[in-house]
Amino acid sequence: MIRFTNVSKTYKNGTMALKDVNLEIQDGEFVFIVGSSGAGKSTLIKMLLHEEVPTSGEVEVNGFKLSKMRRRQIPKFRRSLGVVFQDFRLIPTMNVYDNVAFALRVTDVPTRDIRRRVPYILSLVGLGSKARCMPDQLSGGEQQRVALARALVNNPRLIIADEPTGNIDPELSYEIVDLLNEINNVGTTVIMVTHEHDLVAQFNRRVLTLEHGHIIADDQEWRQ
Ligand SMILES: Nc1ncnc2c1ncn2[C@@H]1O[C@H](COP(=O)(O)OP(=O)(O)OP(=O)(O)O)[C@@H](O)[C@H]1O
Repeated sequence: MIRFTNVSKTYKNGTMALKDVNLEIQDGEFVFIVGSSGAGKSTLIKMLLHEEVPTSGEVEVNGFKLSKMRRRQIPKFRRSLGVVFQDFRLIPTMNVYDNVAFALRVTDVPTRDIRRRVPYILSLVGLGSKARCMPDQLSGGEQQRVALARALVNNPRLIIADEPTGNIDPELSYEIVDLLNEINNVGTTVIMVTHEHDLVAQFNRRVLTLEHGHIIADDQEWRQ
């Protein structure tokens, strides 16, 4: 579960990016986060990832109370979630297989498990035949599916996708969200930040709207 309790964030330059945010997301939910530029969406995601800490209030993610988390718990916490970014963040010198396997190698997963797990995840995202390709030989949509495979390979309870379709053609964007939808259908919690209202309207999911650091709407589905 995710819980924000009276969370505010003021950056060093005095900008108040989040103002007294209260929020609960249950395990297994799919939540879109929308809002105009500067509304606080990225700040909220940074709080979830423990990249920034609140100025006041408490954030709890997957059973970790982030303000009380010890430094040595951070790797375990990070493994409980998978992250997908707008700019894919693949390693350009590694092929598709190694980009995904890398996420397992750094956590000392045995090689035989990696050899089983990576092809399975790649076929899940529809890239079984592209394992030996380099990232620059793939379309934007395919690169984002590699990033999604990498986020999924550790079997996280939670996927956080920050504008995952921002660099992808609109017709391929639907595919990415559809994949996230399928992943959610087998039990993984999904949180996705997006600007694309048309995309949100195609999936009947919970929508949180941020404005000037406040949650101004929490709808069970999108209403224009
Ligand atoms: N590191 C920072 N230092 C100071 N101010 C920041 C910092 N990061 C964000 N801000 C400010 O905090 C506010 C919220 O920014 P945030 O990036 O969370 O918005 P956003 O909703 O993600 O916007 P976008 O859709 O443009 O990515 C903005 O006014 C922004 O200028």
